[in-house]
Amino acid sequence: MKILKFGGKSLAYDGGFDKAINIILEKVHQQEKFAVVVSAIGNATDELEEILEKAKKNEVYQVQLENFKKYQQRNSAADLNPEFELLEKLFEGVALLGDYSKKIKDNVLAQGEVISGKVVTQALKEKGINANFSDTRQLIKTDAKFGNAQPVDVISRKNVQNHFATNNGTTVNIVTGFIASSTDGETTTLGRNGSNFTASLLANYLDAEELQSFTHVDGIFTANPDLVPDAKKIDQLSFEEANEIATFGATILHAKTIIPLIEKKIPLRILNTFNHTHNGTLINAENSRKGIKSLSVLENVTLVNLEGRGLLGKPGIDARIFRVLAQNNISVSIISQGSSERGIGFIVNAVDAQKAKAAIEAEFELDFYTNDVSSVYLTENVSVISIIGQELATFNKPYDALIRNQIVPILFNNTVTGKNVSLVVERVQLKKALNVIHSEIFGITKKINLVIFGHGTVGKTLINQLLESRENIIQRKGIELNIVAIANSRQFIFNAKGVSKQWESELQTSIQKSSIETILSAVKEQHLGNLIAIDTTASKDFVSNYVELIKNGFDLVSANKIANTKEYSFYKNLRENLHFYQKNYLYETNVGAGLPLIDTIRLLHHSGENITRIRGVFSGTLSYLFNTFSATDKNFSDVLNEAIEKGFTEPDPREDLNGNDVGRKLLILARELDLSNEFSEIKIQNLIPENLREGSVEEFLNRLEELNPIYQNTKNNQNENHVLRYVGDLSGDLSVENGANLEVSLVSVPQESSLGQLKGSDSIFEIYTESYGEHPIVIQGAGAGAAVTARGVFGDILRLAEKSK
Ligand SMILES: Nc1ncnc2c1ncn2[C@@H]1O[C@H](COP(=O)(O)OP(=O)(O)O)[C@@H](O)[C@H]1O
Ligand SMILES: N[C@@H](CC(=O)OP(=O)(O)O)C(=O)O
Repeated sequence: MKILKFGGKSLAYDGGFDKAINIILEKVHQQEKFAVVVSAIGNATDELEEILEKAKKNEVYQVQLENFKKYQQRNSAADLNPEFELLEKLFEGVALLGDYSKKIKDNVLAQGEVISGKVVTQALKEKGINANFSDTRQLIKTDAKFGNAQPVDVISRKNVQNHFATNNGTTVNIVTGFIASSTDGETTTLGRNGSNFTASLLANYLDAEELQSFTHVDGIFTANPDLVPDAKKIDQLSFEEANEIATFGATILHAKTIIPLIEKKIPLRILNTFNHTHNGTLINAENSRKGIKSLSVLENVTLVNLEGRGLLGKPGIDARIFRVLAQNNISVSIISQGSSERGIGFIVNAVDAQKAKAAIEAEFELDFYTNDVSSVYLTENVSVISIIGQELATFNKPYDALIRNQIVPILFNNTVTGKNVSLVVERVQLKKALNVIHSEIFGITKKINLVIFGHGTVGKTLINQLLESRENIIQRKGIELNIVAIANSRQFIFNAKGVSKQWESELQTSIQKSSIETILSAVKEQHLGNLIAIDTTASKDFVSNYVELIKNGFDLVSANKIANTKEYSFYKNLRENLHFYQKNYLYETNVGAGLPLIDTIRLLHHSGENITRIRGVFSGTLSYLFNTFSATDKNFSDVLNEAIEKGFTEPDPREDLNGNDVGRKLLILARELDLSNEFSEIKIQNLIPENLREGSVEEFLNRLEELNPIYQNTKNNQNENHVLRYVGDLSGDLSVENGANLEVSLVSVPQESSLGQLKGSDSIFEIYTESYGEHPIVIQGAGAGAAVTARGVFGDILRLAEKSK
């Protein structure tokens, strides 16, 4: 025969109850032989516990009790009056006394299962099934440890076997889970969530072929699916593996449930009442799968810390702690010694924390006098995450991932078997920590969460590139680039699962006000990790948020040059914060758009190669202007107008012609070489004559011809076979402070030189180094344009994503 067990949610009236009844009916029609173990309907046990507490405190509990009765009875014809009357009497008594014993509590809670058994039996009878209500208080005998009673196997086995021998044939026994009675006949319970235990005891006593536990999830997952949305269902587990998961706190399974099953090798199948054709998780003796991993959580725990110099190397301290706590009925889930051995920390259930502290203080009283122990204190609101199947040798990966996401475990230890690692984190960080570890261990795809600031030409192109290549990158690299937010200076949109292709219209109508605080709180609320903030604005103000973003766990990618060209103190402070919070900041597109320039310079510099000079045409706009002007007989103003028409210039072309943009790029390169120059130190040749620098754009555009004689003259005064190029030049002694010379100017170069051969709107960078001597490394190509810049930003994002893989 089989044993079926239905959990509380599977019997709740919001959909579960009818499904459970149908599953039973289906099995009867298929002529299966089975017994059904039921938990209390819905949240009955929790509610009874709450009412009991209210009665004890003399608070009004009657309304809640009436609601409880109404819900439990619903439209069942079962006679529940005896249970309801008993509950009323018990609560009245507790209210009168202002207290209750564990024995009373067991009697109260037990009514939930009795009610459930009666209601299910009645429902089946109405469907023509020969159902028989079986109260386990008559069958399972326990010791008198109320609240967590231990079965006395010999008597219980006989009782159960006798009961099933008489109630056999077509009878479907509906058995109460969780409850039993002491040898004196007092009602006891097997501990919270104890119905599974009842079911496995029955399976053992009756030599069942299988235990099927119906719950409301598809099986056992790699982590609690309520906390980790990406958790994956595990198809099969060995008893030993299941036992590990259960021991470390997965609420779906309790350690003691497994033991009676192991003894007789009875398979346990976890199934979903709401999706019962699904194959669920099978737990059996098969050990086929090696190295299964899963995450378990103990949510409400407290860390007890014991400190003192006398703990140093003294034997027997742990033993004393364990003994005194055992005497007080407090179980310890983790114990860990500080590296200096001056401190010992251990984890107890939050409800036991004060009692544990008092017990430890009493035990170590003498050691206080001798100053061997200096303090005992509690760290509350912590949780334990256990990684089952995690070897300590490879723990560095999940550990690094936690640190990258600014979660510093308060304590960690590995179990004796060396196959499980547990760590203690602050409870507020639990969900994030779990998801970070889970994605590190199981993430076939690693999710990177992106917040994009600015959606101008570069931002918009980037967002669309990201959305278009999302699937491709998942397939190729196993990285999911998930845009969770897009913001402009007024509003933002947020979706933890990723913004849609309609992001533009959604952003336009969004009522979420944009500010760094609102965006950070949206991110925090969803416990997101692996965060990258991307600045595609050209905003002077926005860069002041960089440090805040870093502090909140973001890596940064920026197409905005401002942060790298503001005063050196800002630049330095940003780097210090990056270092302190172990965050990265990439800005490859700051110079040369998508060209791999900054990365190359950084690599050379960090590998000790002495860079002696960097020279080149840094602006695509000015490249086009002088390449064309030098190669043709056109007027300067005509070439400039062509550049304006092609959209190569800023709306006000003076922003290109004044040379500041080239100056900024030069400064960024200089600072890459650890030079601490300021923008004001750059000698910049402004290409706009003084009399045209003021005034409106229109005015300027109307007077472009005034530029012709100046540049025609410069062109004519060159040596033969020479051309004009607007060049940024970092020279001098770059190895000493204040030794660098930063200059931006219009120069005449031989046509056959690499600068002279430049065409179209390409940029070119010559990097001179000691080893390469006279022959510079040359990087050349399209150095401007929204598409290449967006690709460059994309490259930075991928680089960071791969780094955290
Ligand atoms: N690794 C895990 N896999 C699946 N569920 C888990 C896991 N860890 C914890 N759970 C939790 O266990 C719950 C199911 O157990 P429980 O509430 O006791 O069910 P029932 O009421 O059916 O006995 C799920 O809702 C889920 O939140
Ligand atoms: N009703 C009891 C026993 C039990 O096992 O319930 P569930 O199967 O719903 O976890 C409790 O809530 O503790």
